Amino acid sequence: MTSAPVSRTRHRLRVRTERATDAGLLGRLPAPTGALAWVRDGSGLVGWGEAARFEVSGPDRFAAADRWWREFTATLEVEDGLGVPGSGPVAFVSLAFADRPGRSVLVVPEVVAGVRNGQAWLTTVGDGRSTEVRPVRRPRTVRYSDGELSVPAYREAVRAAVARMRAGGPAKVVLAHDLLAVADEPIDHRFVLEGLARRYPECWVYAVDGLIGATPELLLRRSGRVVDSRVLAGTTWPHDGVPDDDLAAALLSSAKDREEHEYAVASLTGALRPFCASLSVEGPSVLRLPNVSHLSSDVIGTLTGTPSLLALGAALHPTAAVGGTPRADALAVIEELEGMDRGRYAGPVGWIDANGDGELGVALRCAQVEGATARLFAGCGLVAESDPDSEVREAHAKLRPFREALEGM
Ligand SMILES: C=C(O[C@@H]1C=C(C(=O)O)C=C[C@H]1O)C(=O)O
Repeated sequence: MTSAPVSRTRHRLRVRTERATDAGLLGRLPAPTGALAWVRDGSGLVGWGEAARFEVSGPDRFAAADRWWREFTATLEVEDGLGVPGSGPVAFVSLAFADRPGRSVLVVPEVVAGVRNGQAWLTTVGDGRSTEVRPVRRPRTVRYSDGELSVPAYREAVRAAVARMRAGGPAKVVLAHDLLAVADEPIDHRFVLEGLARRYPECWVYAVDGLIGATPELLLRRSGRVVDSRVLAGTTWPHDGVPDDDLAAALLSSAKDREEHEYAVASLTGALRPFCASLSVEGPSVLRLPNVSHLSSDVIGTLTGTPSLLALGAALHPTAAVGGTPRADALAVIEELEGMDRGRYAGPVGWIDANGDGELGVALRCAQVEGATARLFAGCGLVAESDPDSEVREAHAKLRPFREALEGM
């Protein structure tokens, strides 16, 4: 199902980008909800207000979103003195993980603040109405309860998936579970975003239509003809008293983790190569975060043509980092054994501009926030050698960033 574009104005919208001083990004978000963000270590984009929105669901969601964005941007009157990726018209994007169910969203803010390579700008769409600035609030209490898939049910699903793989099923399957958090009052998106950004400067901190998180994984960035991606798969986490260097060395030499990683890199490069004149992979190395460490590979390519970022995303998603290998078999096992609606968790999240450039991360380490409730997600890649108890602990470690940000730890 494709919904009609919703635009709040009938006449030609005017978009204007001007240079600005770098006054920070997340700290400028004026309101507790409706935050739009894609920020890594002080650079990126934040937006607020809503000039237009497009919602879509189904297997055609990437193409429908791409089409809507082209048609929408063609109607705009743009004045952009900067001409860098992210200046001019921008839409924040968050696409559903699965073909069904799931709702994908594009939001065009009324105001965008951007910082790139030390250069700052402000973009206004329409009259860019000023919004009343409200103080950031922290929750006083947070209570947790089971989501659609409890921890015991998740352990059982992992056990069943591993049995399938040992019996000749898919080589890799990624299974996730959820956790509900309820605060004593509506959650202030900015409080969570700032907590995530403070603890995870290596991650892309994002917010689109209530999906809030800090992801270390980049599905794809397009800047003109250059594309790059950061593929993660294979994880360890702090174990009692084991020095970090020893954990990293064990991860690098773990055959199980390298196998998981190899599937993820192969799925990304296999889907991207047909679009590229050149493509190279660097890795794996170990990416260390406060809660977990991952095997990480950086992929960089040069495009032969000019497919938009959304068109490329359609070919890449879901990689074996969040789906599995072979893709269709793994998705069937996920649907059967996980059985929950992932919503936009593990889908592409980020932003696009009018030239088809932008950044799409993999929506990990996140929650869907609605009022006082947050639905947190975490998953793990499984291969035939995976151990259910260990995967439950890994998922627990991956839930930590959002929990700690929400609790203000
Ligand atoms: C699925 C998640 O993470 C993915 C799975 C990983 C793994 O299994 O080692 C590592 C990074 C991500 O690609 C998640 O964080 O929910």
